[in-house]
Amino acid sequence: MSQARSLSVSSRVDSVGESHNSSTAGVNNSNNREISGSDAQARPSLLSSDERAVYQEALQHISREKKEDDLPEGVLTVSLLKHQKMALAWMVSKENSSHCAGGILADDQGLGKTVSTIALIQKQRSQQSEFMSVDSDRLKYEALNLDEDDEGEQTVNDEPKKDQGASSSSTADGTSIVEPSVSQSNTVPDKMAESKKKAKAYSSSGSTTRSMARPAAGTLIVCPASILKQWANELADKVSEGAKLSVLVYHGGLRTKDPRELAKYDVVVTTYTIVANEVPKQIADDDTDRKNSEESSAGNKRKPPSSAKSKYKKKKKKLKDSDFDLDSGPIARVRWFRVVLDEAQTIKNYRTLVARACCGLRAKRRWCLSGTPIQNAIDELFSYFRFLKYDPYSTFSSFCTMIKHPIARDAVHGYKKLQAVLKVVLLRRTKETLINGVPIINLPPKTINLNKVDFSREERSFYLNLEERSRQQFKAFAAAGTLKQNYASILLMLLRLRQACDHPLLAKGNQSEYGGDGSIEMAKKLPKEVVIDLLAKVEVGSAVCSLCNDTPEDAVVTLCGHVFCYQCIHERITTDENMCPAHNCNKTLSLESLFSSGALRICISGKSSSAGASSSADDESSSISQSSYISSKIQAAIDILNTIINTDALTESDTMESNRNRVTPVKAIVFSQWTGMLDLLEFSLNMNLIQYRRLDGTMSLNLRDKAVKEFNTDPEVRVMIMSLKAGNLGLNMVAACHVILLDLWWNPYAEDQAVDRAHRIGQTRPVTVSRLTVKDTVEDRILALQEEKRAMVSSAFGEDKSGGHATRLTVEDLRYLFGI
Ligand SMILES: Nc1ncnc2c1ncn2[C@@H]1O[C@H](COP(=O)(O)OP(=O)(O)OP(=O)(O)O)[C@@H](O)[C@H]1O
Repeated sequence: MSQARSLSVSSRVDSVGESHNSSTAGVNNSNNREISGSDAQARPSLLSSDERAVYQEALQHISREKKEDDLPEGVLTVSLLKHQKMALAWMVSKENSSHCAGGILADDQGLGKTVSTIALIQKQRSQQSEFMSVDSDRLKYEALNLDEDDEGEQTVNDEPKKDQGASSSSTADGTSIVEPSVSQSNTVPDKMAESKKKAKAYSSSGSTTRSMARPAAGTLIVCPASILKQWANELADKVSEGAKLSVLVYHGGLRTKDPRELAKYDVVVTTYTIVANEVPKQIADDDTDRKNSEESSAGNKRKPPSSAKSKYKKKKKKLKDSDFDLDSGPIARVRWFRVVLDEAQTIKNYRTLVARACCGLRAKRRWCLSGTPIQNAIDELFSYFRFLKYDPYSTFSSFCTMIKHPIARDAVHGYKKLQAVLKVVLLRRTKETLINGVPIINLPPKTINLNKVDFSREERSFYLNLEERSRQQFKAFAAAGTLKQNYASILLMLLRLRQACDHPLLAKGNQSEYGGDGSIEMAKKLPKEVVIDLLAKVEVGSAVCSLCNDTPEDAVVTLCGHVFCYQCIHERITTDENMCPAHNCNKTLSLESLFSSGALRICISGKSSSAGASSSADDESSSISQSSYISSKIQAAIDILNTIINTDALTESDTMESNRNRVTPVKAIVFSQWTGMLDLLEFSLNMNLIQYRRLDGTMSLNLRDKAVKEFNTDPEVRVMIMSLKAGNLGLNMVAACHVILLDLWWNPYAEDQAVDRAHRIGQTRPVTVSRLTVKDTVEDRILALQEEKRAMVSSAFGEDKSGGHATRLTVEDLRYLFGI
């Protein structure tokens, strides 16, 4: 396909493989950028009348842009860096703004958004305390009218008089960090049912109807389960003894059921899954809204029938009046002073349950933290705007009319206006940003190398064979007009091609050594028809894992019939909640009730057989499809690792810094998106006597923590091999100064995030990144798609001059990916 191919970043295939990610809103601009107000000087003529307030605020923010703020000495254990002082001043001014109290802190990963947020909490501590003490003095509450975000009447008194589930041991003594342990027996569904019963009982006994019945609570931090601990640690480590915040880690099956308990803490840290489970989803206006806006953009001015409108109103009313507390957990039954979404790209798809649930949280101030708020499409901004209540863009129709459609009509002016809109609500600095000509942070440089690997003759022949068969299949679907119906099968074919670039064995679709086989005993107890039905589901190859949005690796099916990657669902069950994450399914899951096709086959026939998509062919290439075969990519990675390990740390001048580095061994992190590839790599690492640790989604958080600590501190351990899905967020791994990416992800920002585990504050050495790709394969085309995504994101932030337009992945894109 020609270079002139239009930008096509999609909600659909872009959704492939991108859901775990976020990072440097990609914009690894090689050119340094000076913060300047001029970008935001969108012409007033671009703005409609109800956007004047936004425009005025944008102008004001330009003048405040370089202001700094700080905390009194002794509050934090570290001094704020210059850009963090600027962030603090901006965040405080945003919280005091009448228009939209909060915003998006979108600094690059590793620039210290966590520390900036802790500084904000401390800076505004007296305001938060005042808010929290309002409950004890309701008259004062009414006079202050603090909770503007609370929409008023609720029919249910949510204060249980006697809560059997409340944690008796936890106290708010000002210093404690509490995490109730997980109990399999006390499941969330049980708790929800119980809380519903209670709420009904109170409601029928004629309890009060005022929103004031909700306790006022402090700051809620919502983050992925994998970084809960890191938040708790940072809150403990970065705050001085005399200024300690009381922190509750709200997680696990034994967590309190009493909202008043949450209201005792300065900070509550929890996960997105818990919010999704405990907060009734926001009123579903988006579909109607979206439909209208798309109709109107197409020139169809037809209004929705009034009956539809009134039905919607009725539904809204009904939800508001009676359902809210009946469906909700404690987290939804308090009024928060502030809600902070860390790794906020988790809600980038506004239609997801988690995005809606976050919007349903009651809060006075709202923040999104993300190094990569836009990854695939401009629509993602809408989800943040809705959460932030950033009017007039917080309804989809306004967002389309005022932002999306102008970009589609005229990319240059449309993006210019978007930059102005973002100026009010988003603060972003990259590691290359300059303040008064000085880099905001003194990090050693990062060099990214694209290492083109050559296949061996046998590998090339295996790949070409697979590619030809995929092309024929694609053409057959196209000829039959069934491309759309076979979308998931096409993604599976693409997956096999991508995997073949790593190792022929992966492309065979064999289950890796992990993968749900422990469930054989459980499967044997099921009726045969159920087993056959489950086997059909897991083998049909048409499913997409709803956790990572990619074709499942080591597919397993749950008893409720939903298919996931083993790693993704294992991680969810062991580190977060044990309810099935499939849409509208809340069945309780356990590790024993995840079935691989192998386990199910054994139950049916007594013996296992592989059902890989390409298992029938390539007998002649069987020698390269063994786990002992060292593929060209693995060999390339091992060569790099051997060079790193055998090379002295630094050859530069004999400064004190280099002396210090010389005694610290050089270490590397190796990422792959497939645990099967990590298994294969382990074989070669062992052969080469290279000491390593491993981190993937099938490991408990404690084991992961241990692996990271050992990698960071044990001089003998030189390599960390990591799953991109499990290891690209939040972790600090500055012991490594080399990063190897074994394969390409659809979304380049996942790669940036991975790299920034090493390239962050605390890194003292230059960081080298090796991206391994195989020549003349599907990977060339993935590289091209990645560039398109970067161009779109850069345009949105005004970080380069190219205009672009994001749409879903089209049939044309698929043709392109298959080289047709
Ligand atoms: N002012 C400071 N002084 C000392 N260390 C700091 C400071 N600010 C941040 N750090 C450290 O730098 C590292 C990166 O900070 P942090 O995790 O807050 O970055 P982040 O922007 O939230 O990154 P990510 O987006 O990857 O989560 C952490 O180890 C943190 O403790």
